[in-house]
Amino acid sequence: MSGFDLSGLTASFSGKRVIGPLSLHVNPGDKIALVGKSGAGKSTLIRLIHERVNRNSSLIPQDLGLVNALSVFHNVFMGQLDRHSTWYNTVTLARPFSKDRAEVHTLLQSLGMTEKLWTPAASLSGGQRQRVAIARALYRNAPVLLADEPVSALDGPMANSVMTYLRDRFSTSIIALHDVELALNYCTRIVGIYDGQIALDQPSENLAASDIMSLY
Ligand SMILES: Nc1ncnc2c1ncn2[C@@H]1O[C@H](COP(=O)(O)OP(=O)(O)OP(=O)(O)O)[C@@H](O)[C@H]1O
Repeated sequence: MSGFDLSGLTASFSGKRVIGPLSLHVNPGDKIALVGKSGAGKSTLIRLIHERVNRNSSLIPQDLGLVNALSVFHNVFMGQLDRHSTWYNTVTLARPFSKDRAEVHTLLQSLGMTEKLWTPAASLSGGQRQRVAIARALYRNAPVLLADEPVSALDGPMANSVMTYLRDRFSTSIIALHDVELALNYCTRIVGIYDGQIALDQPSENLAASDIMSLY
């Protein structure tokens, strides 16, 4: 997918405008960090962007969107549900194909979670649940990653290794991040949100953490 233009993005709750109207031009290869204080509108903006680029994106929402009763395998497999027939998906629910088992296993290996392949999502820790949502996005393998605080429940080394992985696997990404150092280290462009508007839009290389702190 080449770059895309998003314009007229707005969102309101109970008549109160929380986003926009705003426009964002995303260049192919952009790795954008959305930063800003809690309540600024980052999650809402990720949701709005997802509505526009839906099928071309891999989404990691803040609430992760896992199905608790299903195994880790099946939650990851959901990343490609819309690419298979109903027949294929139904058979997979009962007896996954070996090709898919192998592919999901390899992804989980890179996230240190192979031993949980058949564990129901309900029995996982917060960090494990987050890694399942990450694996689902990787399995979907769409051209654009949209992620909302994707490593907030991971320890430092794991967070860094997952951010490296996401940076290498997705050519274009928009990631909401509270951690300013992660944003500067793993993203090429920083978009700061303040009161539902873009208050900062700069290449990461032009910024220091202190420049971003004015948004908080
Ligand atoms: N479902 C909802 N109903 C009512 N208000 C909402 C809803 N979702 C978000 N809001 C409001 O919209 C504003 C932006 O919220 P949003 O979750 O997008 O912020 P955020 O920057 O992602 O915050 P955080 O960093 O805490 O996740 C907030 O004032 C929030 O209270």
